[in-house]
Amino acid sequence: MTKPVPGVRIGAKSNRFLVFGSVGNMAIKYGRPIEMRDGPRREAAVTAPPLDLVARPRRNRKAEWARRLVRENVLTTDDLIWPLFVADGTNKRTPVASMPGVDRISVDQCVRDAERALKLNIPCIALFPYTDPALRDDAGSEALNAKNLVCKSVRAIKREFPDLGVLCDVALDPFTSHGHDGLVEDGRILNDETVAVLVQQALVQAEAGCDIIAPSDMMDGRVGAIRRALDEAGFVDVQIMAYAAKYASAFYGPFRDAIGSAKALTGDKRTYQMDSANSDEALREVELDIAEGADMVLVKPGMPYLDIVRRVKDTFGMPTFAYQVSGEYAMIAAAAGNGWIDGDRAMMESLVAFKRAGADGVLTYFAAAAAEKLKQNG
Ligand SMILES: NCc1[nH]cc(CCC(=O)O)c1CC(=O)O
Ligand SMILES: [Mg+2]
Repeated sequence: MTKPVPGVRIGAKSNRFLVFGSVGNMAIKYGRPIEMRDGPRREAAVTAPPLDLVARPRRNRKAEWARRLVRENVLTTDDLIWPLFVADGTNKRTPVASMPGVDRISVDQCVRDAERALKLNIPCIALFPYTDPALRDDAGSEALNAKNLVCKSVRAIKREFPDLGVLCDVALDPFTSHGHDGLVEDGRILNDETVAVLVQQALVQAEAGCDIIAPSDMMDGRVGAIRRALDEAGFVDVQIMAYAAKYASAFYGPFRDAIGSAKALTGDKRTYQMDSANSDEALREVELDIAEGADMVLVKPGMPYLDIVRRVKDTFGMPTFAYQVSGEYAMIAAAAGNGWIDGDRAMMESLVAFKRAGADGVLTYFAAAAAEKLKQNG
């Protein structure tokens, strides 16, 4: 039995210690690499004839400074967009059970988190509402209320922190009694009729001061319709980040808990969100949204779709974003909370993976934690 080594902590809330193995009396500690040292080979416990190798890729990994020198991708706070869930009340934070570490927050707390984002140098936050179930209806009409939670939050944030970017999701699911992103008739999700409502929703959000309109509904033609309406209303500088390749995914589960649409949702979203088996189709979707006026495109979910991120970036060279969605967050947070993985390392590894895949930025519930970590590491 190996004795636990103090100071090697796994998982955010875990007090357990783990030793991965030992060589002689020297423990290999998780999280602290044993650096190679230059110099003549010491007499080793195990002997073997030297291999006749010209290339030894390990040379570039011999020490942290050497690894930093050849590192291809770097995550910075500039890459982060932080999604927040807004709810009614004052001075209120309610934990989302399926997203450990994430709260639903009242508008005043939203302003505090906006301040935290600004201090952490996070360029932009994204707002999602938990709408009072009494305000939800078939048509999602609360989406068009200029005093709804999202609009109130945008105004409050912009009043105090005009230099922080604010992104608003455009879709009806936080507002509909059936939990769908669009209008439903006879079990069908109506496309063009939904787009007409989404256009109004986008205008209401732009009017409140939103900087980036992000349609997440996957109706056909909504980007063009929203762009035209924004321009006609004088919002020529309001950007559009199109959820261009958004897949019908099981990984949205915790988000639907957070906005309270999980229980309401009847059926699934497979007639508008993409089939997870498809890749070429993502390029066609992205191409259309760019042609319709998208300034930035988004792939969602993130980690299971990194191949799509890469193809989109390589094909179009557009500002390309990925959404590390609620289920991805929940998996990492839950495993870390159980002490099964090192939460901080898994977080940073998952985020740099988006950069490696070609993403310019990531929407992630880890944004603040990752920014803290980046700050610590200076
Ligand atoms: N259109 C709503 C929307 N906007 C972002 C997400 C998911 C985000 C997440 O899971 O973190 C969803 C859920 C859905 O499409 O059902
Ligand atoms: Mg589309």
